[in-house]
Amino acid sequence: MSEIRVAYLGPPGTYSHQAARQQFEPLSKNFKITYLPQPTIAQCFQSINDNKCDYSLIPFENSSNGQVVLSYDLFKDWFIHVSKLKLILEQDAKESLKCKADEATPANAALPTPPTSASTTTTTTTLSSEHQTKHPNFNVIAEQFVAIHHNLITFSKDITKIKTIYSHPQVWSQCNKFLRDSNLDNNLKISKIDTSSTSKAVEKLTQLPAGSQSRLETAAIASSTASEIHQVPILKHHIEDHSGNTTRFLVLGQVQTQQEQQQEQQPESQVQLQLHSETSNKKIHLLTFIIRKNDNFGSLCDILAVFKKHNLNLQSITTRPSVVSSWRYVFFVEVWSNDNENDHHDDDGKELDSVIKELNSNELVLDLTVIGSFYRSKKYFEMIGA
Ligand SMILES: O=C(O)C(=O)Cc1ccccc1
Repeated sequence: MSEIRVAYLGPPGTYSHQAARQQFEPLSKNFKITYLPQPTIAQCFQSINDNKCDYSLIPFENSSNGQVVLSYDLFKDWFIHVSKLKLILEQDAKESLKCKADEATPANAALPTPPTSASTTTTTTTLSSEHQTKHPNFNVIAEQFVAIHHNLITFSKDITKIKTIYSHPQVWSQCNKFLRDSNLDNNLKISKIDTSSTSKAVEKLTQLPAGSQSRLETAAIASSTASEIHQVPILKHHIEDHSGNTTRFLVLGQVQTQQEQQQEQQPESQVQLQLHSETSNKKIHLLTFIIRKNDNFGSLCDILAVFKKHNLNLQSITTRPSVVSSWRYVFFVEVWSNDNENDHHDDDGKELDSVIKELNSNELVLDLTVIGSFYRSKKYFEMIGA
């Protein structure tokens, strides 16, 4: 039986673990699934890039409190090539200054040759090797939605004694109402301490000396599985603000080699994944880019118009600081094809190719990259009531 190695944010009992099991348990009849807990989300990215696993699960967004910004920033770190972009933008700025100076020069003066778009292209092609960039060895191959039910977990039987709470940073604002109603939101009296994962938060409780005062004054917010694994009781069940609280995870898989692509060979497990997982025939594309001519009026509008022209409908748009220069943003967009006639057809890749070609040739964007193209989970349609 061949093995599938799946990395997730550990230790066992996290919501990421739940996501990994939801995605891969259906394959356990045909494959030996080995789950590999990672200490951080950053390590989940690193391990797939280093070929230490075949798939890796990443929390991406939550229905109540939005983006998991750490995951977005890690995508940005892996897919945006800061030093290359800095160089191109510096060159763009110089050329724009030169253009302005040329415009100010009297008509009868000897004019220098105006810059052409070809000269900008030369900039990109003459980057020194330190600025040449390599794409990561992974992309997004699926999405998985997980119902998130939080619990207050503690050895204490008296909620009024709690002085310290551990949890993952994503959790606090999903339990605002409970924390407020239980007088656990007073930051002067209660220390809220971030941990790398919710299961880690419960593990912390077990490390406090048995029978100590500190054990009885400390709690964690995590899943019922984490409570079972670490054998710490639940004092309050289902403390999330919204009953439909759901986190969307992305599944990273290894990029196919060109040879595999040409021969239309997919790793066996990936084929199985598509057969067994609960996907619809609607394909989602997750892309990232920065706007090249930030100061041009309507440049974002021009970019979005290209998606519209090629029948790709915008599902979401998010920005993160680019680090390329201050107040310049990295955009993440998710688009889906209007064409959904056939089951799991791959023709819609053509629309995306046209968009990429047009956006690059019009010099509207820099570092336009497809982070992944994958089929929408059927759960999505159940949730929106479609
Ligand atoms: O800490 C966990 O359990 C995770 O998997 C990260 C997370 C935290 C809160 C909601 C969803 C995912």
